[in-house]
Amino acid sequence: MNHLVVTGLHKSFGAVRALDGVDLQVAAGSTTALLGPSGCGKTTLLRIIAGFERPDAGSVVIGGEVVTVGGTSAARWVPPERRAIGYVAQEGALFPHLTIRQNVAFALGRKERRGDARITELMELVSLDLGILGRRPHELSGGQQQRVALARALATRPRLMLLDEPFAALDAGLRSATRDLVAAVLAKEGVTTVLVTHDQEEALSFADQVLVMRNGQVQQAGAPRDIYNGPKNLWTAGFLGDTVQLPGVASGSTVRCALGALQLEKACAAGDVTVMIRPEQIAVMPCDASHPCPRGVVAGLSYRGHDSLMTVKLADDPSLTVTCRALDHPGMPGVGTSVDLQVIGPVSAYSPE
Ligand SMILES: Nc1ncnc2c1ncn2[C@@H]1O[C@H](COP(=O)(O)OP(=O)(O)OP(=O)(O)O)[C@@H](O)[C@H]1O
Repeated sequence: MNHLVVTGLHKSFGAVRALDGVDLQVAAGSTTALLGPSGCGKTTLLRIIAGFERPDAGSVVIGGEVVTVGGTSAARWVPPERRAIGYVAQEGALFPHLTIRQNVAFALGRKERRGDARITELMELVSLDLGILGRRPHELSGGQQQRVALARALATRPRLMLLDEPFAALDAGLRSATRDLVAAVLAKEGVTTVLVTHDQEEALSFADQVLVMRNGQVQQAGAPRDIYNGPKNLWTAGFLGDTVQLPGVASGSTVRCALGALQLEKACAAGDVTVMIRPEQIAVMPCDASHPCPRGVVAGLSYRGHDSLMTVKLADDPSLTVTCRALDHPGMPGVGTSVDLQVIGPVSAYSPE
């Protein structure tokens, strides 16, 4: 059952159309990431769900209760403090002059008390040592502060958790560790969650559903694997990750291009298309004359730490190059080496617009 249902949201700020007919459904207990480039309307959508902003048109329903109806005629409005929502912002927004215990007690609506069972339970939930309860926020690391912010937001058992880029200010290592812990806590508590992020990896790893937004509209919504492997258009494909794009001709469930006849993820209209392949789908192998397959010459290597992006110029058509993701090891083919190429798994194809 959908716990959050957003229908037909429109919102303009003067001449800027921030939201242009946005629909969103979030299943109870699941996590949705709102992903898109800067200015696409993610924060405006989150703020309307929270009740910090009113839409020009459209509605928001949380747990079956209509909390927002936009427009002047049928307007309905439940103020933010009566929506039973937890909200964590980028910087956590803890009260700097209060101790951690006082910060959490404030959210619970009671005076601080040593040994408060609910505060102990919340600190344990977010894996924080009870020894920090007497400290003030500036005496904690950024990751610890975000965990306190989550504990505080969970204190009143919200029916919906809204996370507005809560990991953006953390450095890379702390960021993924904090993200994993927050995801585990939210799953354990079964809280329906909406996360705003402009980080593709974060959206794909954190959420059950990803909503890709552009210019105030939803480009595509779906499970992370589905949208990464089967993006609706080339813009979404490129926004979600690296792409290899080649001209091709589609027919039925296959497409023919410089890398051979390839299986399509989804059938598309027959004829000229642009084929989209993810670099990690292209396996690079030593040349083997007994296995005829597309061949190329390594033209460049770009070291990325965990792997390298290898540029290969195709032997049959040197005007075409493809990039492959290769595990970096001493035996990997160097620049100038001839290699065989094989595409693994289905690919996507798009007719000219
Ligand atoms: N209060 C406001 N007044 C005027 N314009 C606004 C206001 N809030 C948002 N906007 C504009 O609406 C558009 C959408 O903004 P929004 O903050 O929702 O985007 P975003 O996707 O969250 O961007 P970012 O990732 O940079 O935070 C932008 O063009 C922004 O400048």
